[in-house]
Parts: sequence; C-alpha cells; structure tokens
Amino acid sequence: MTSIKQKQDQIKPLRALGLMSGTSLDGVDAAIIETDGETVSSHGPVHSVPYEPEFRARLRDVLGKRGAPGTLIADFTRLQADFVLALLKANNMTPPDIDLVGFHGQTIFHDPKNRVTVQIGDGAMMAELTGIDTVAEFRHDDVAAGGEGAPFAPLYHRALARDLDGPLAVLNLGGVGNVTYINGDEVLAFDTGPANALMDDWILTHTGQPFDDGGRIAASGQVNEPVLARLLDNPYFDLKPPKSLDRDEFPVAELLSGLGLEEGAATLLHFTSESIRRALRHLPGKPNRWLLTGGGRKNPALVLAIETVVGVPVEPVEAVGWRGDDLEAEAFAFLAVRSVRGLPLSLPTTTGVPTPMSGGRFYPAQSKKARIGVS
Ligand SMILES: Nc1ncnc2c1ncn2[C@@H]1O[C@H](COP(=O)(O)OP(=O)(O)OP(=O)(O)O)[C@@H](O)[C@H]1O
Ligand SMILES: CC(=O)N[C@H]1[C@@H]2OC[C@@H](O2)[C@@H](O)[C@@H]1O[C@H](C)C(=O)O
Repeated sequence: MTSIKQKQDQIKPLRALGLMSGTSLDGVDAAIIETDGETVSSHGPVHSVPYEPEFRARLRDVLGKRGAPGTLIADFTRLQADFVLALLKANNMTPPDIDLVGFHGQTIFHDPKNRVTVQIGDGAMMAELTGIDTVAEFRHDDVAAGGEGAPFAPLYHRALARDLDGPLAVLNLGGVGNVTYINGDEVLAFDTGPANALMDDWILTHTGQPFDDGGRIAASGQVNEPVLARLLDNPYFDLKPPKSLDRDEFPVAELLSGLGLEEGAATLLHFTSESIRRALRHLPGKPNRWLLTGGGRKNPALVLAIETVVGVPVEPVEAVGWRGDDLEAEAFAFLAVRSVRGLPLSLPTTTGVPTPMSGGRFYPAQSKKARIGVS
C-alpha cells in the first residue's frame, strides 16, 4: 500500500535539467525546470552553445550509421557534461541543486520499422561527470515495442497547453518538422517532413554558412515548380500518423542538382511548407491556432509560407509565454521526471506504441562504471 509519505514524495516537484542536441546539429540546448511530471511549477535557467564546425563535422560523419566511435561518444558526453557544470556555475548552483538530468543525446540513425533508433551519448558517464542522476535512452523502449520512437515532445506540449483553448497545433521547425495537435486531453503527433535540415545542407554546401539567416536567400529566389512537385511525390505524405522520419530520409541531391543557390533555397523552403499542407489532412480537426517552435520560427520567409498553407495566423510559442529555443531541452527534463515516476513518455497517438509507455534508462550518480563507447 502506498503510504502518505510516498504519496507526498510522488507529487513533490523535482528540479530537472534537460539536454537536447537536435537533428539540425546546430548545438546543444539546456534548460532547468521544476516539475512533478504532470505540470511545470517553474521555468529556470536556460543556455545554448553552438557546436564548433569541426565537432559538427564529426557528428555529421556518423549520421546514418548505427554506431559511432567510442572517442566521439565520450567527447560528446564530456562536452555536454561540462556544459551542465558551466550552466550551474553561471547560476550559482551546484550539482546537488539538480535532482535529475534528462540526456537526450544525438540521434544519428532512426529506423523504427526495424525497431532501431540510435542516440549517441553515455548516460553513465554523464551521471559520473556531473554527479547528478541521469535518464538517457528515452526512445529505446518505445521503438522496441513497435512505436515510432518519435516525436517525444508532444506530452510536454500538452502539459504546457493545459490552459489554452483548443484545438491548437504546435509545429516544431527543427532539422525535421513535427506537429502536435492538442484538443483538451486529446493529443496526436507526427513528423511532417523536412524543416530546416535540407535547407541548411544546401546553404552550407553553396555558401559555407550554416543556415539561411532570416530566409533571405530563399526569399530572393524563384521556386522551381517541377522540382518541387517531384520532391513532394513521396509516399511519406500519404502515410497515416503516427509516423516519424530520420534526418536524411528524403533523397534530394539528384533532384536539386543544376539549381542555382537562390532557386534551390526557395524550392526547399516551399518543400517544407508544402509538406505541412499535406499534414493538414491527417489532423483530426482544424486548429484555430498554430504555435511555432524551433529555429525555423526565426525564418520570416518560412513563417509566411506556412501561414499561407494553414490559412490562419501563426504565432511563435513566445506568444503564449513558452520558450521556443528551449522547449525541447525542457521536454527532456520533463520526460526524465516522468521516467523516474513511471509515467508514460509516449502514447498510441504520438508514436503508435501499442499502449501508453514509459521508458528511459536511469543512471544513478553513484555509478562509477563509465560505459565509454556504448550508446
Ligand atoms: N535567424 C534564423 N534564420 C533562419 N533560420 C534560422 C534562424 N535561426 C535558426 N534557424 C534555423 O533553425 C535551425 C535550428 O533549429 P532547432 O534548434 O530548432 O533545431 P534542432 O533542435 O536541432 O532540430 P530538431 O527539432 O529536429 O531536433 C538552424 O539550423 C536554422 O536552420
Ligand atoms: C528520432 C529523433 O531524434 N527525432 C527528432 C527529429 O527532430 C524533430 C523530429 O525529428 C522529432 O521527431 C524528434 O525530435 C523531437 C524533439 C521530439 O522527439 O519531439
């Protein structure tokens, strides 16, 4: 039987620090929140650091592979652990001030059909280097049970949207795009298609810059309609959700070859917005509000194209007081707390997992057994 003491413990908020390194490979984001895994009682410090180009290139080298060299996993984990310690120091905090780290790691390979998803990062090493209990491998159990293993932020979106009128859509424009439809307790989510990753790759190859700042290059180009039509001729868009994508699931190189810088950028930008048009038919209702999160919300050309597609004004999540640069890091702090509390991280309507499913692997801080090289 559960004692009153245990019940009180169960509802006591924990202070958790989430770490996210997303598919755009732009860098790492950290956020501290206090939560009981159901609601968020406070939003604490946040910080982001971009990866050095050399480090980003090392990550890029292992994209699409099922594993990574132990040295890279150790360097990646150390970099994020140092980042945690620096964030704490900058805010006059020490490791005992944090109950839990939610360490997402870096997705390098995602193939849920074959029940494989690989996020590099060593949870035990994180716990040891920071001295903080750590939850990692969030997506593993979901995929093993036949779920898509993504998206995982939707339950966090629903928790934040508790007091907002629905139906509403939260659209994350990261490397890949994903939408969460929320109407009261109802939540449906899936990856929509590409968001920034293909555009980023195009801009990097042609200009050496990491992304199209403000969407200016795309805005100065003309869409190549025949190429756009071929890009959109992809069975993914007709698939019923739940569904998820690997970063580089759309083979675009051949179709784009021969296009100029601006024309290619404009065509890819509209590939993203048109993929959202194709997502609309999979939503259970018409959202009366679209909230944009992720780096793509800072691209006015993309925002305009999306607004045209969805037919209602779109707003950045900041319009409702959320932190768009930190939402995913916050989500993995929230999910870490849900994990230790045994609450579901995913649902049949978010990842297609057969029943609501908890997950994540817990690494206690006392563990001195670093598992360098094991993802
Ligand atoms: N000022 C800007 N102008 C245009 N694009 C921008 C701007 N700022 C950020 N971006 C885009 O946002 C991307 C980063 O987005 P974000 O940090 O949400 O990605 P992520 O978290 O890595 O992705 P995912 O959600 O797929 O895991 C950049 O790579 C860039 O394409
Ligand atoms: C396998 C994986 O890492 N997927 C990411 C990726 O980036 C965006 C989209 O594809 C989403 O499905 C997911 O990330 C967010 C944080 C999520 O799980 O909600």
